[in-house]
Amino acid sequence: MDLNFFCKELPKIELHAHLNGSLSQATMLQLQRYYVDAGISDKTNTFLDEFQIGAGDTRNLSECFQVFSIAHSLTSTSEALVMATELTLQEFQEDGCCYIELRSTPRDTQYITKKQYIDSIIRAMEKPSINLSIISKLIISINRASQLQEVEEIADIAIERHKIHPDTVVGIELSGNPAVGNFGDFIPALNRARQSGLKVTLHCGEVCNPEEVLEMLNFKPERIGHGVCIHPKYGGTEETWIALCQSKIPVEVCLTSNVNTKITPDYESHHFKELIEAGLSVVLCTDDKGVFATSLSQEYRLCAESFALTRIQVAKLSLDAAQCIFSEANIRELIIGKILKFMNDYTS
Ligand SMILES: CNc1ncnc2c1ncn2[C@@H]1O[C@H](COP(=O)(O)O)[C@@H](O)[C@H]1O
Ligand SMILES: [Zn+2]
Repeated sequence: MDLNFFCKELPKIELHAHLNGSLSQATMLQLQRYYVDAGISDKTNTFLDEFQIGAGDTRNLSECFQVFSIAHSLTSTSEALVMATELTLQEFQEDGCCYIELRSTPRDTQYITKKQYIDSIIRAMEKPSINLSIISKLIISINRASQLQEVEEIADIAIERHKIHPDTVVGIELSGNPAVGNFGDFIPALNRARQSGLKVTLHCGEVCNPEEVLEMLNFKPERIGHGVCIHPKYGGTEETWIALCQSKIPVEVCLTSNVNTKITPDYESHHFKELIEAGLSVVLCTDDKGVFATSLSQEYRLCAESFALTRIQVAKLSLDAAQCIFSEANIRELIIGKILKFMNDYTS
């Protein structure tokens, strides 16, 4: 079976995808049309072509945070958010993804409050207007640039919405420009969320900051995102690497995101190899498939090619990902069953 086809057909699990970073050009065009048709405001001046940061682009991680405002201008109403969520879920489904934990940062916009923002995404997940078979869950994001009052407000919303929709709102996470803010300031809010039953994932080690990495690993999040600057070879220290290996915290790995933002020079020298050799759980993810012009099946293919993986090793990555989901065991069993059936059909 052709590798491209294999990676697409393999039932996959996405655990690190930012809604606004995942909007494809097609989705953004549809959103633009919606704003014009609804006569809400003129969004035709949004420069969609500046949204993508592909291979060879000269923008680095810091500059990459500027492009999100383009997507944000297209997700400012409840209808637009429902549409953005449904279309994005559909794209993941068409790419062979059977389970997704989508994440997003609630914003007050000209039209809606943070609560309405979150409720729109929940509505799209629980009662989509289109036929969707993908299982979708929500992780509520806190941006590192937020003021503490806003952080507490978002934690409150996450706790409240988790109480009402425990099967949909499954986690809370910290993201945004890693050069901004101190992790310690977010611990009280994250602790409150955790005590209410939400799982925690943290963007960790996107830039060289060993003290923060240690602080984050000490917090014992259920997963971390990226984990680039943890191994001494990539900007970490012996201490950070040992701490990660001992913690056994699963890492959401975003190959193309790391290469396109130049945190990692090329695919072959990605720390994926060190993580696997250390026996850590690795979950291949897209991060921002719209910004980085990728897809989950492409991430699997790039990984297979860069590290000379067999088809069985590739399928095993998806099985390992299933062990790291925030949902209950019955859902885990369901998706593991799907992957095993695929592997069985492939090998027989
Ligand atoms: C490239 N690496 C990254 N590192 C850290 N945070 C990132 C990110 N990529 C995206 N985000 C976070 O996700 C937001 C967009 O989606 P939402 O508006 O939440 O749906 C960005 O504004 C940023 O806070
Ligand atoms: Zn991310």
